[in-house]
Amino acid sequence: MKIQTAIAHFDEPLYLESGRILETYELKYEMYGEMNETKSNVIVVFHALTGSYHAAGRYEGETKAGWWDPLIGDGKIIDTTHFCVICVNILGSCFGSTGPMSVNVKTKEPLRLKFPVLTISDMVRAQMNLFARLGIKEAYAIIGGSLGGMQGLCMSIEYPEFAKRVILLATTYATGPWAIAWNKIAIEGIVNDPRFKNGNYNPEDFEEEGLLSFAIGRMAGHISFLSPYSMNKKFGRNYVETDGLYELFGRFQVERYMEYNGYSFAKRFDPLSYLYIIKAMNIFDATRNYDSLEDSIKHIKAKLTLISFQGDCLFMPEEMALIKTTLENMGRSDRVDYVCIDSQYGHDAFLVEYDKFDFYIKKALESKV
Ligand SMILES: CC(=O)SCCNC(=O)CCNC(=O)[C@H](O)C(C)(C)COP(=O)(O)OP(=O)(O)OC[C@H]1O[C@@H](n2cnc3c(N)ncnc32)[C@H](O)[C@@H]1OP(=O)(O)O
Ligand SMILES: N[C@@H](CCO)C(=O)O
Repeated sequence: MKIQTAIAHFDEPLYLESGRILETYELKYEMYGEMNETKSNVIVVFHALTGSYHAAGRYEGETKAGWWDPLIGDGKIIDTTHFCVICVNILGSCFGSTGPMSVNVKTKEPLRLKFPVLTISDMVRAQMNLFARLGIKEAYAIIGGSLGGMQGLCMSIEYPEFAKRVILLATTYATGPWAIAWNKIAIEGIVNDPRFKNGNYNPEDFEEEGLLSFAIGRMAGHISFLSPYSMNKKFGRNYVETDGLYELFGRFQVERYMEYNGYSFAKRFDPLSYLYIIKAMNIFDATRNYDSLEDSIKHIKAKLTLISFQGDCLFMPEEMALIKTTLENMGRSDRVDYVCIDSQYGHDAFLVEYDKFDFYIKKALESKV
């Protein structure tokens, strides 16, 4: 599989939904496979909260492949011998695109809290500018899970001509209080950690040890990505063999797991980026500029494939089912396929239980629209 990684620099300002302006910005992206002559074989894949442009393949020396590698590649469900897949690191993130720690060209200092609040719509508009620059007028399909699904939904409403097939997984049309509440734990953790210094930290200080209360906030987030069932299946009541049962800080395996995933995450992800991205997630509401959900999704021209997961307790299946029933009530049932996957893994099932849902992606990609 041919992999190309690049950074696109934009000197034209990006006018944000908030009224603020990003004077210049950069987007880092990766492409798998090759575009055909007419550029009609492009599939856009959007990443979720902490993902990056690196959706597939494995670089030399890398321990793990890209985050959707089981699905993207030569001969895989998203077959790169036929399609050219593009994944762009979202604005606000910390993997090469412009974000809060990017340097202000005038002051030569990181923007930090001066970085503007972004919306999903802003992230999508920036990506549309990239696609225009690459000469991609229309995508064969767009696909995304979680925050990536929000981008896909937003794109299908705001740029209805861009893609004829839109596949959304484990997402919602508006972030609910349950998800916002989980994110609040991370916000409080980050801003109240003395090492955060109101955003004036030196990122190098976190290489050895990340912000401790960011790690704790992420542990909470991590619980919301799983489910009681998957925790039980993974760990049961197993205890760490080398820890004593009567030691106060002796740990169950699930505790060791939370420690590992919380602390390692806080070392590798920028806390300001996390704040900006969860802000964009929290304020995502596809109905905000419309009278109702119906008024918003009536703009969609694509065929939607909605894939929810039974055990997802972050973005509940009912939330995606409502998009389906709303379209049906509008007499547009031919434009939507909805499936609720029999899965108890939790929200992150879209990153794990590929064999349970890859068939629906295949079907959507093969559909004549
Ligand atoms: C969506 C995007 O766009 S990409 C973002 C995806 N990445 C993330 O969410 C980052 C966090 N990662 C994860 O949550 C998971 O690795 C997933 C969801 C990607 C995959 O889930 P699973 O395959 O079920 O992995 P699992 O939850 O078992 O293991 C996660 C880590 O915990 C470790 N672990 C498992 N059990 C234990 C334990 N008892 N004690 C300590 N560590 C443990 C694993 O070794 C693994 O470590 P690694 O990430 O260094 O390889
Ligand atoms: N666990 C994934 C998906 C969350 O929606 C992440 O952290 O990006």
